[in-house]
This record gives sequence, C-alpha cells and structure tokens, in this order.
Amino acid sequence: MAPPLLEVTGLSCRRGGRLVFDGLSFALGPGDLLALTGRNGSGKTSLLRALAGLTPVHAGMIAWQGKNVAEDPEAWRGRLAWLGHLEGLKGDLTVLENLVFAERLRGGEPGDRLEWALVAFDLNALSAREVRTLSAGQRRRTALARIVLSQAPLWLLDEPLNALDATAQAALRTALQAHLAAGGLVIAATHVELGIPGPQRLDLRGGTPAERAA
Ligand SMILES: Nc1ncnc2c1ncn2[C@@H]1O[C@H](COP(=O)(O)OP(=O)(O)OP(=O)(O)O)[C@@H](O)[C@H]1O
Repeated sequence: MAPPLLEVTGLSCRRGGRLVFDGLSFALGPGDLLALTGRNGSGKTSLLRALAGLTPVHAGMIAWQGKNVAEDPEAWRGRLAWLGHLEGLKGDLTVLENLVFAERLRGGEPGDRLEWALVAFDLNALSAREVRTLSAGQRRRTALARIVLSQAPLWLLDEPLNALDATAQAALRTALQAHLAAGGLVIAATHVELGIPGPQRLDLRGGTPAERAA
C-alpha cells in the first residue's frame, strides 16, 4: 500500500463559537476518493474549508507528505483545487478568460489542456460568454473545467454534482476517474452517490464527541 499523502489528525473546528466537529482523523494516498456524508449542518463544508485553509482549525494537524501544511500555506494552496458552493468565477470575464486567469494565478499557462477542458465540459460554444450571463449549471461546468486544468493533486469539491445535467455529471465522473487513475486525491462533500466505484466514506455527525456518541 502506498504511504499516505494527506494525513489529518485530531482536527477540530469551531464556527460561530460552536464546535462543528472534533477529533477527526483520516489518511489518504494516491488515487483515493473520500466522500463526506452527513445531514445538513453536520460540518462537511466546514471540513472542506478547514482543509483548504479558508476556515481556521481549533486543534489538530493537516499534513501533506509528512509535513504540517500550516508551515507553508502558499505551497499548500498550490496543491489543492477548490470547488465551493459559490464557484469563485469572475462574472465580467468570459468563460475562456476565467480559465486562463485562474491558470495564470496559479503561475501557469493552460496551453493545449485548455481546449481539452473546454471540450470535456462542453464549453466551446460558451467560451466567449461572460460568466454572469450563464445558467447555474453552465457556471458549475466552467468551475469544474478550472479544477481539471489546475493539475492540483488534491481536489476539494463541495456538492460537485449540484446543478449539473446528466451529460455534465458523466463528464465530471470521467474527469474524477482520470484524476484518481493518475494518482490524484479527491475529497467530495455529497448528499448523493458520486457514481465512482469504491469511495472511502466519512460520515460527519457534527457536534461534540459526546453528541456524536449519542
Ligand atoms: N459562517 C458561519 N458562521 C457560523 N456558523 C456557521 C457558518 N457556516 C456554517 N456554520 C455552522 O456550522 C455548522 C456546519 O455547517 P456546514 O456548512 O459545514 O455543514 P454541511 O454539512 O456542509 O451542511 P449542508 O449539508 O447543509 O451543506 C452548522 O451548524 C452551521 O450552522
């Protein structure tokens, strides 16, 4: 078995003064998919945000290749691609401009992969449209194209199937499987089955250890 790339140990997170989760530990290696499940408010988004460094952790450690990611937040940000409820796209830029902009922010040039990402999420016909004029599903497809372009080893996805039609869901599954087959890692919060064989599962129950044990 490959050694873990990502190790989460004893992670606790408070939001609004309340403990959302406490003492979470798990480890993932190359090609691992972790599905986060749990009721509304159980802490799935909070865990993804904590992993992405967007929400502070109260206790515990996140390590990548054995090194605490808090020691070099910039390097950590470069290793992950984040898809939240809000896509974080620039409304006044076109689909194409958004993808190029995101790649340049990461210090790269999309090159040939740009065409591939546009085709993968059926965005060619929309590439010159300003993102603010797109439907929810079209915006989601643009955000997913940005994720696959990123070449980040760890994808953190919050309800990635939301707003996607059947064709776009199939495109996402293909992209996820290619990423995992190439040794990438995925952590996805989801209320529905992702349709990828053999995910690991972490069922969040929220609250204090005593509440979780009840
Ligand atoms: N910005 C915030 N400030 C204070 N509390 C928050 C904030 N965001 C979320 N919370 C609280 O943190 C807890 C976990 O919320 P979170 O969004 O992580 O749940 P979730 O499992 O992703 O839920 P859902 O399935 O509804 O998306 C909830 O009790 C929620 O009310």
